[in-house]
Amino acid sequence: MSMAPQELENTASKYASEAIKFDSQGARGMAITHYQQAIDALVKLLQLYPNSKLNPIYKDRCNSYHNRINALQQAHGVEPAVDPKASDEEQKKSVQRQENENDFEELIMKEKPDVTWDQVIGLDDAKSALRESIVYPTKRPDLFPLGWPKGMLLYGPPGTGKTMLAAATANEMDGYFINVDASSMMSKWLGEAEKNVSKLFSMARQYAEKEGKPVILFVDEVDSLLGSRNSEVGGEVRTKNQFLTEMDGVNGKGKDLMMYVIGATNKPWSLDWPFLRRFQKRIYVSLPTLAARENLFEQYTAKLNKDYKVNPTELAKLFDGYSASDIKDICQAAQIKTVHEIFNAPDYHEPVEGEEPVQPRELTTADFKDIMARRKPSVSTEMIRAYHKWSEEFQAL
Ligand SMILES: Nc1ncnc2c1ncn2[C@@H]1O[C@H](COP(=O)(O)OP(=O)(O)OP(=O)(O)O)[C@@H](O)[C@H]1O
Repeated sequence: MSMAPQELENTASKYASEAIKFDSQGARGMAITHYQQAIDALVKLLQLYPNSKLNPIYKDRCNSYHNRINALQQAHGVEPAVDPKASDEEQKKSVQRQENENDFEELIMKEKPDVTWDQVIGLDDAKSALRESIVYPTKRPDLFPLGWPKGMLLYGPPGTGKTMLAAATANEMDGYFINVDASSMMSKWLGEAEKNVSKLFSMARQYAEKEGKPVILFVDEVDSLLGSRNSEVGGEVRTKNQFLTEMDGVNGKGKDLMMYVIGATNKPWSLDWPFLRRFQKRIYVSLPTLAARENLFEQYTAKLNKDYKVNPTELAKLFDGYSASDIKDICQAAQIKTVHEIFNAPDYHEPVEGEEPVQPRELTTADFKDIMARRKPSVSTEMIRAYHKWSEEFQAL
């Protein structure tokens, strides 16, 4: 099946923006992987549509991602220290061990996230559930004699803000945010998923114990811990069991240990009951409502040059069924459209010294309609029905 150019471009932008996010958080390995995926999508685009006028822009982007990958690889090209007295065999092992640990560290971002609640648009139920279950108990543990839930599951369509919610929670309580992607943890590249799971939990525990600060362990694509995509034959069951055991540890620990696990998934139906049971709160992170879409358009067009008639309320009505991340992409695409026009104008030339560089024209509502015609919502209505059906049975707020 061949992909439409718009779809490929969206794929590339999505990978690139994730790469940039990882990059800014110091997660080198994840950044490199995502930059590479963005390049792959752009290369496919260039091959499939060799005559597109946008190709110079795509080539430029490929180059800058390549450069960034090179820079990241060089920054990391320092040889691990070896003990001069150790035998060759031992030295090899020590290097190997360090490499493995580095691989592992790359999956993790430990940072004070800078996402605030108001940057997360809509999702009021999810926000209050997270504040009640996580933020309040850390501030006033004395008010919770019966304890409080330590495991939350955020489920719903992709691009709706699950990661942002977890980051905003960590931000409000001034805690550590450890962000891991379960699917890369399971990937063959790293192997030993079972050991990774236990290393991950013990690392999170150490942070919580040593610093006495709350720790949120955010496990994205948590379903892949059970999934059939795992390349280690037979390893799946052990990895899942290890995860369940670790969750029991977190749930059973005294109140003093401020450690929480937030799992995120787009495929809640692939989780079984033993797994779900460990996540006492299961929160649906839905597509944006009309009001939320209005807000999203307001936010994402704020910096763009636009016609006074471009109206977030009207755009919100037009883009029913689109996710928050779709809306962001759409605003970006609209902006790129005007840039495209600059580069393709018959009188286009590189800026000359002393001359004001050309600026993009004002965006109009027609631009947004044009983009809509070329771009479907990334989540289908059948999918949404499936989430609702699952919620009826399993949501726990
Ligand atoms: N509720 C929201 N408010 C504002 N921006 C949002 C929201 N949801 C998503 N976005 C935008 O889309 C991007 C992707 O969102 P995010 O990674 O949080 O989604 P997700 O639900 O975790 O996606 P996935 O399931 O694909 O991991 C965010 O970086 C943000 O720019």
